[in-house]
Amino acid sequence: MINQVYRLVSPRRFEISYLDQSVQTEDVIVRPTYLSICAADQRYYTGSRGKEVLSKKLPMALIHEGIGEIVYDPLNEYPQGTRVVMIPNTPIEEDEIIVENYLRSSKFRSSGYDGFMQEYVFLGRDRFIILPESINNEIASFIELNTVAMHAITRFQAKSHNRRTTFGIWGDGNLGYITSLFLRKIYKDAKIYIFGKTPYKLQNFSFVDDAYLISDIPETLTIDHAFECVGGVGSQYAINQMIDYINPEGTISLLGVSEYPVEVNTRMVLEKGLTLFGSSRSGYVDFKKTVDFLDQHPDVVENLARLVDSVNEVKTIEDIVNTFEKDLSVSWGKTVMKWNK
Ligand SMILES: NC(=O)C1=CN([C@@H]2O[C@H](COP(=O)(O)OP(=O)(O)OC[C@H]3O[C@@H](n4cnc5c(N)ncnc54)[C@H](OP(=O)(O)O)[C@@H]3O)[C@@H](O)[C@H]2O)C=CC1
Ligand SMILES: O=C(CO)[C@H](O)[C@H](O)COP(=O)(O)O
Ligand SMILES: [Zn+2]
Repeated sequence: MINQVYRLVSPRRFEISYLDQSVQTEDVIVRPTYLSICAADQRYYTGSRGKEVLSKKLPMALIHEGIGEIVYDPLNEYPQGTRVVMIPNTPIEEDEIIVENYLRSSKFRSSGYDGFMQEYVFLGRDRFIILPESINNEIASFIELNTVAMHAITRFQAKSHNRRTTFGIWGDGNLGYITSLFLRKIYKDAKIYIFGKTPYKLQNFSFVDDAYLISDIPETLTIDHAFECVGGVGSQYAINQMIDYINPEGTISLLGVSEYPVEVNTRMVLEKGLTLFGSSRSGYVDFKKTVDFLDQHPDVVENLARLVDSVNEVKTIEDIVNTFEKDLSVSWGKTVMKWNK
């Protein structure tokens, strides 16, 4: 069958490619319905990844956060119209130690491999999770970002000591919001502190114990463990501030993506015996865990609604460009596309 794929060909320019894709596989065919823009997509759209990376990765369909409806299952296991969240990581091998999202051979959609901006997405039979009714389309569109937070918290649990009484999350944006919200739910008795730059953004974090401007942190404050959800140039300042405020032997979970290497105060990392570890993307187990978690906690889903900034009907390439531009112009929340292709 002929599939229309909406690819970024150069910064701010999309074109349609017509691909002849075989239906003689066990793949399930999904029609995307609601998609959400990630900071990583914007780095490709605006060209901030730099010429060398762009020349290797483009043309490429963007978007790795999204849901859809099954239109065809060759094995007749799933009825037409089944609502699913799509998993962007596509492993091509298994390893008994390394999880799928860290295998260098895995393909990740919208990072060198076509993302979800397509008329139909062909998914392996373990590359989706059926959605419960408790999660609406708009919120479900960015479940992938939730799975990244869930994955990082799971890794934190495996790598940290057991004193988990105070958490500091740096980054008053989408990922910081979701990570704080999940930690709040999982560690009910712990103190959860959010650290950011903008008072009106911090006001959204109504479920935390305290919100601090990074220019105004009490000197006596300490935290057991920290999560960095900043990325870019700001992550250097954030990481070094975490190192200053964290208690000895704490863990610092790094999630923000930086284009350039950042300088870290390793002397204090050594003196305090800190553990710094990175977390990137997620896999099937994280999607399953996250969907179950959201289904079991309707109050968490309710809080996620605060992250939906706008829902934009997309029918044409002009709509796609307008939606990406709109996303660049807002400073809070997620830009969702109602994908009518
Ligand atoms: N590891 C992974 O798999 C994933 C990583 N990411 C990455 O995580 C990062 C955050 O993503 P997202 O939340 O969507 O982006 P946002 O832009 O929504 O959030 C980042 C926030 O951090 C704030 N900030 C800047 N400097 C500091 C600082 N020193 N201390 C505290 N806060 C600061 C920013 O404020 P201001 O805008 O005013 O500068 C902004 O509000 C990005 O780099 C993104 O690419 C995202 C998804 C998955
Ligand atoms: O957003 C992400 C996962 O949700 C990752 O940060 C993103 O995949 C990084 O990819 P790239 O190297 O292409 O920026
Ligand atoms: Zn992302």
